[in-house]
Amino acid sequence: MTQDRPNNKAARGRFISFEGIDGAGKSTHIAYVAELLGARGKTVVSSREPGGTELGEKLRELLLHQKMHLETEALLMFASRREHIAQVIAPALARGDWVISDRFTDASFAYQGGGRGLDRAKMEVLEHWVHPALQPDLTLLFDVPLEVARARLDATRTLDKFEQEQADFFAACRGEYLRRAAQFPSRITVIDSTQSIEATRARLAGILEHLL
Ligand SMILES: Nc1ncnc2c1ncn2[C@@H]1O[C@H](COP(=O)(O)OP(=O)(O)O)[C@@H](O)[C@H]1O
Ligand SMILES: Cc1cn([C@H]2C[C@H](O)[C@@H](COP(=O)(O)OP(=O)(O)O)O2)c(=O)[nH]c1=O
Repeated sequence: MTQDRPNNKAARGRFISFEGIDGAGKSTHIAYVAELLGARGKTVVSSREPGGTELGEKLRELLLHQKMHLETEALLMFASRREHIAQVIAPALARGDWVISDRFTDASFAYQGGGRGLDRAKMEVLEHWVHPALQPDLTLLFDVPLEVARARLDATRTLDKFEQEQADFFAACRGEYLRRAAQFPSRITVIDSTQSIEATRARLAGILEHLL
């Protein structure tokens, strides 16, 4: 038995989510954060939403490529999340591992709420149903103007259903992300993702130091 593991039970791990509009640069930095935490002796579980489980990846395929009613979309996002929490996030945190997730519930508020206009109260019902007692310990919100995100996307890949949306959709998503960052300032840290990749890494290292 060690001092920080009383009764042989691991201390709860930490949960970090990555957010931002498509093309903001969050995927670019996830591997770096995983490496940084690993170098500090943490066991890291790296995952994503929608997805992260066998069922969740099937739901992701539908969500990213099939047109559906807005409420169906929101419900499937939270169905994927429910499975992800049950199978991946909660067990990992209980083991003492660190979980980093490419998106979590802030993305539903930003995309289905802000972008598509689903009533925020409905989203809050789903949030309280699916994870009444769980929130990320830290959310890194990669923020860039729409033109920067669009230019980065256009330069790199074939666009999925969300990425094909127009500028006003992403403006509303970004607005909702920033509104939530103002509402939950102790959880959500806004990263100016117009900076170079090196400068962003340095900022991330500084932020993570506080959690370690
Ligand atoms: N700070 C940055 N400066 C310049 N290009 C970047 C920066 N961050 C990411 N990129 C590039 O932008 C593109 C989209 O980044 P990505 O991390 O996939 O975005 P997201 O996961 O947020 O959709 C990639 O080609 C990536 O190399
Ligand atoms: C988790 C989540 C994602 N999304 C959307 C945002 C993204 O456009 C898409 C997939 O996210 P992401 O994995 O960031 O896409 P990519 O791998 O192409 O970078 O799903 C929602 O609309 N609501 C949600 O709750």
